[in-house]
Amino acid sequence: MSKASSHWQSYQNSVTRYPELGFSIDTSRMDIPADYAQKLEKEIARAFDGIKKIEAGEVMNPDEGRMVGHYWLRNADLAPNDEIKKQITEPLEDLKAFAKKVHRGEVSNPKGGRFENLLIIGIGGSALGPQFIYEALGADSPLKTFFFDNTDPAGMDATLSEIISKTQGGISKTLSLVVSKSGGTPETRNGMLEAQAAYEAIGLEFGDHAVAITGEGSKLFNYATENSFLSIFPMEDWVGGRTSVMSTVGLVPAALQGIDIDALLEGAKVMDELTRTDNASENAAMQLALAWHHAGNGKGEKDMVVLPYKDSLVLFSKYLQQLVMESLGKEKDLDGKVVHQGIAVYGNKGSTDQHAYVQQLRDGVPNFFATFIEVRKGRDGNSVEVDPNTTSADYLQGFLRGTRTALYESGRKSITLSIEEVDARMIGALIALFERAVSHYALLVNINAYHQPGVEAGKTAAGIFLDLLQKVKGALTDSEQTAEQIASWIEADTEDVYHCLTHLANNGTATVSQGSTPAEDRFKKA
Ligand SMILES: O=P(O)(O)OC[C@H]1O[C@](O)(CO)[C@@H](O)[C@@H]1O
Repeated sequence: MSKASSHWQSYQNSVTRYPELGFSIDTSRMDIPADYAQKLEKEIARAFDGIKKIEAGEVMNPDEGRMVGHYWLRNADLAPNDEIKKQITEPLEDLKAFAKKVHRGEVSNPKGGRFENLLIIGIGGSALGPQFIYEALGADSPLKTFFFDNTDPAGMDATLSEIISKTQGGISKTLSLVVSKSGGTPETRNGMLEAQAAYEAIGLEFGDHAVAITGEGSKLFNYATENSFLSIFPMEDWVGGRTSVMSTVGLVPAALQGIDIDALLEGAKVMDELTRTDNASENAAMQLALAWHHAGNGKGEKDMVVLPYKDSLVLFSKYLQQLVMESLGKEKDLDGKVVHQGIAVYGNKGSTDQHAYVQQLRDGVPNFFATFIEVRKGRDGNSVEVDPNTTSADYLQGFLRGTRTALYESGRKSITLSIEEVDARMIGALIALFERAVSHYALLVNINAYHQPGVEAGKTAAGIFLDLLQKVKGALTDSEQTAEQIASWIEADTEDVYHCLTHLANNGTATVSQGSTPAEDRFKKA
């Protein structure tokens, strides 16, 4: 058999097509042995059984004692009881009605006129989904959208000055959406207070311009109530942050941006249905999970490089980075055994990345597999010819196929997902596909995909640093002292004290006389 025809055959054997979605997944360039699924028969059965339990409402996040309900969000009939069904359908109606009122100017800024801008304040799962969706589908949004997704003051200043200088109506015509499931995330709290200060600086009440999305009774919920926010949309306990894009977290912004949220939910629902089959070879989500498993030896030994060949999908890898890494990056399995699981995810877009890091992918350390996303339709309308009979879309397709071949020739594996075009239905389907692949993979390797104990360690340490910073501030005097002197005075670690002092010296609270080593640097009150 010729090399070409052997590829043709393996493509036929490895492609799963869903014509109802205009979607296919091709794992032929992953070189998965034909008997791989058979060898993992037990694990695959556990995964299919596990996802049924998830959808049935069993407590599948045992550490947090929570149900895992994101699959109900696009099909409320799946919800395990009427109360949960109502928690899905009622906010959906409310948020659609709210978006209509904003668009019609019935909910408007007190100075008159419609809201023109949207400032979304959130982090992690409370920002990445809305960012991805806005980039992918928000081109015609009636509200120009901005994000505070960090506690970086310079970043927030830059965003505010863009709102002030480059939009209609500036801050006064900006609707702020504060998004936090827990309602206690410091970055989001800080972003909210910074935004509030910007409104107040021009004599406006923050509450007249603000909406919260949060769990009932959270700190943010109480703050929004006390400050008479325009509205509070609920976020439920059984939806995790990184799988919240089809809850109020993603749907409130999307509806405000005029995105077809029914199509988004419908695409996810159809993908859920198609990947509910226990036939692994027809189940695109299981195909994806098995490809990850084979590539990384079930231990995440290979990173996943996500390469969508479409500018509007540029944030997909960033979105998937949280979904996959926060879900799968775990120290222990469900039996308490130390496993250090995970799959590292990075990427940007093709063909742009071909002129950046693809050199290493082709020739360097072979520690990854690629996931190409092919969008079959180049653009709406006519194309100019950039060469005789050749369009830019032809080039884009050529670069994708060429890179895939070049990688394979040097032993680098890849998955190719093909979609017809980037629209709300397809984005819903893609999100659902990866959510289900993550569920499957976690069940294959026996881990809890729905908690994030590792994140807490950093938060706790940051709290300790902030407490120390206050003590160091209090220990500064009008005469110069070294870090060691202050550390011994307040009985703290000298290196930690030194970093507090350099921070204070760079932010106007202290001054420093630089010595030739950190130990010789001398600090006093500014
Ligand atoms: O929506 P919240 O509660 O502000 O949390 C934001 C993010 O913080 C985390 O809890 C931990 O980083 C994420 O899982 C979550 O998406």
